[in-house]
Amino acid sequence: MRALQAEIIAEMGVKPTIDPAEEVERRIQFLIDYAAAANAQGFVLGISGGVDSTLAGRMAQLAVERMGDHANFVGVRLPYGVQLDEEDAQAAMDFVGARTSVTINIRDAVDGMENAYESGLGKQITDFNKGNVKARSRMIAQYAIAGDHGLLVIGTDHGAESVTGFFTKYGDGGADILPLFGLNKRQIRSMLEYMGAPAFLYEKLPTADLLDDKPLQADEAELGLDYDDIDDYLEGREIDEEIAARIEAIWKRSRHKRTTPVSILDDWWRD
Ligand SMILES: Nc1ncnc2c1ncn2[C@@H]1O[C@H](COP(=O)(O)OP(=O)(O)OC[C@H]2O[C@@H]([n+]3cccc(C(=O)O)c3)[C@H](O)[C@@H]2O)[C@@H](O)[C@H]1O
Ligand SMILES: Nc1ncnc2c1ncn2[C@@H]1O[C@H](COP(=O)(O)OP(=O)(O)OP(=O)(O)O)[C@@H](O)[C@H]1O
Ligand SMILES: [Mg+2]
Repeated sequence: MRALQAEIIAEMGVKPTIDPAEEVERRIQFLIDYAAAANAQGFVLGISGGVDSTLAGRMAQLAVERMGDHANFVGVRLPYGVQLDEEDAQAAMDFVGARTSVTINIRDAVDGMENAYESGLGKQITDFNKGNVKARSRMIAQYAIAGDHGLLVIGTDHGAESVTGFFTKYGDGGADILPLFGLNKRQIRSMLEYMGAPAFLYEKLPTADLLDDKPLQADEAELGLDYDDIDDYLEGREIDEEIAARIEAIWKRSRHKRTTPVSILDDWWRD
């Protein structure tokens, strides 16, 4: 294995193989134990219809069921206007079975910022940066619910996204607890399958779905990398040298997203 590959795998905590039953149990227990330590009443999580939030959401619901009647899990739909794959999102909500289900449409908030930006700068925000405003608006909505109800915000970051920094800083990257960390994408799918999710949900093509111009754009198209290659890399397998080098370059470029804001006391950025 490449030396840097071993270092990155250690940072991401991904195992070459997992027992889905064991991983589900361990992560539900982590949610329960941390909520107790934080004196929190439960959790809130945006449910998009994608693979990651379906798994994290189902585990959160099972966690609060074990925590007792006082505990709550709020599954929140956060569409921007009308989401193209709303049917999948509703199927995910059904599978997750959250104690409390709510919807906050982020359209007014995002369009409000888009208009304010245009007034302030005299030009339109780009579709790409508006996409990040959508992700950050979802973070704001989840923290509003958490603050009102004594809950923790769940984030869905995991090895296969963290390694490339494929998340919005302080958007979907802004959360309190990460029950999927240490997994790659195929392990997440296998855990959802083990939990009895319908195949069309665990086989669903990953999408950030942040762009007005390209709804449901596949993550793999934007990243220029396949999750299969990222997953293989994180399992310590030999992959094409050029692809491995690209993963390592993007890992290095995105280090600032995996740490607290750089200060004068830090030196990780010097090499
Ligand atoms: N070296 C450095 N040290 C410290 N800070 C640095 C920095 N370089 C940039 N920055 C800061 O970081 C900002 C860029 O980061 P950020 O704002 O996150 O923006 P950026 O990484 O450019 O874009 C976010 C990416 O994540 C993807 N995404 C977002 C949300 C969800 C999902 C999903 O899979 O669902 C995917 C999205 O499609 C896009 O490709 C810069 O504007 C700057 O403020
Ligand atoms: N339309 C949405 N409604 C509610 N939550 C959303 C929405 N879009 C994104 N999110 C939140 O942001 C997180 C990050 O999105 P991301 O696309 O990485 O995960 P996912 O949609 O759950 O799975 P996948 O990566 O397979 O698409 C989601 O897990 C979810 O919590
Ligand atoms: Mg998604």
